[in-house]
Amino acid sequence: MKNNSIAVIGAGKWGQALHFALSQKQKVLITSRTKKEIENFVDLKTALECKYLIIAIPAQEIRNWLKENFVFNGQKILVASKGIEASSGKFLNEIYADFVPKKNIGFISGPSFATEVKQGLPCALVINSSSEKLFEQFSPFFPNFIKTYYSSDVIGAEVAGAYKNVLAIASGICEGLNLGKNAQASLIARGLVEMERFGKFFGAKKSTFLGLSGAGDLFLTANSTMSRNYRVGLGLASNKNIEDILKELGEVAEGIKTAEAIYNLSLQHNVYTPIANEVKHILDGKNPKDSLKDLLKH
Ligand SMILES: NC(=O)c1ccc[n+]([C@@H]2O[C@H](COP(=O)([O-])OP(=O)(O)OC[C@H]3O[C@@H](n4cnc5c(N)ncnc54)[C@H](O)[C@@H]3O)[C@@H](O)[C@H]2O)c1
Ligand SMILES: O=P(O)(O)OC[C@H](O)CO
Repeated sequence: MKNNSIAVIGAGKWGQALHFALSQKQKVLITSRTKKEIENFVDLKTALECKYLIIAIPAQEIRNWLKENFVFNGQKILVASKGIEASSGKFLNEIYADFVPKKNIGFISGPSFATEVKQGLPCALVINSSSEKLFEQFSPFFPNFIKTYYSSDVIGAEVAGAYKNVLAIASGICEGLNLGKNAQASLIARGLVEMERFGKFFGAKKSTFLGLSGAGDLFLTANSTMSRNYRVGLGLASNKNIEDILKELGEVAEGIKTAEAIYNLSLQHNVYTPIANEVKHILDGKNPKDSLKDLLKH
């Protein structure tokens, strides 16, 4: 394993943006299931031989991908995905724990549209890990237009990054139904309270929800058509079915499966998650206007 060798696994929108950003300072390899015309594209075996890995594949695919492809040989890993596994209700750090020791893994969070990162626009990200050393090792790889912060609140960052995708769907629905800016601000603010309540149940710190990982990423995603999840919400508000919305999108919208995961976890643990629950019901076919009535009930 060569010192400082680094690879991105997953060449979707976020994987390519991170590859672009980190390539400003050193050579960075990249790999994906299908070969792509990107500089320094390599096969998976070569990528797995690197000392540092950034894994940017959708949350629902991670367990199988790890089972089928991953061999741990001491690599340091940054997980770039945001979501909760719907089939099990497991957080990504729990899934990775079966394959990678805790001190070798970190999770990226914070407001970061791939399109803007790929243009070299400034942004701030958090590297969340039980090991501050891991943060210190990864941080120098990032270019000068990305500021990195450290947090040990892995579960807080994970809940925030996953939950905001569900709230972005809700916010897109709000916009699509022309409910007004008062309604949208109320939804986002109550959404923040809701995600903090949910996170607290699983041991997250309140401060995480007030910073980049929580409010930062929520305000970004729930206010912009650059968000895939927000666009899913717009589609649902105009009565499109989810298959057509996804076909049009052509990329992953993690909030769909994460809504299901949060719904099931909230039932199991009796945590109050009204907005996420309504998103789940709308995805299952409930009329968004009926959801609105239910959310407004005293
Ligand atoms: N796009 C963004 O702005 C952004 C920013 C931050 C975090 N994220 C997160 O990063 C993750 C990836 O998002 P994206 O924007 O790159 O999505 P994308 O749809 O653009 O790309 C997903 C990539 O994963 C690969 N993939 C899918 N299934 C796979 C499997 N079974 N095995 C291996 N590879 C597989 C696809 O080939 C594709 O390269 C998501 O969890 C997303 O929430 C995205
Ligand atoms: O396009 P979205 O909705 O997947 O959001 C992308 C990022 O998570 C924003 O930080």
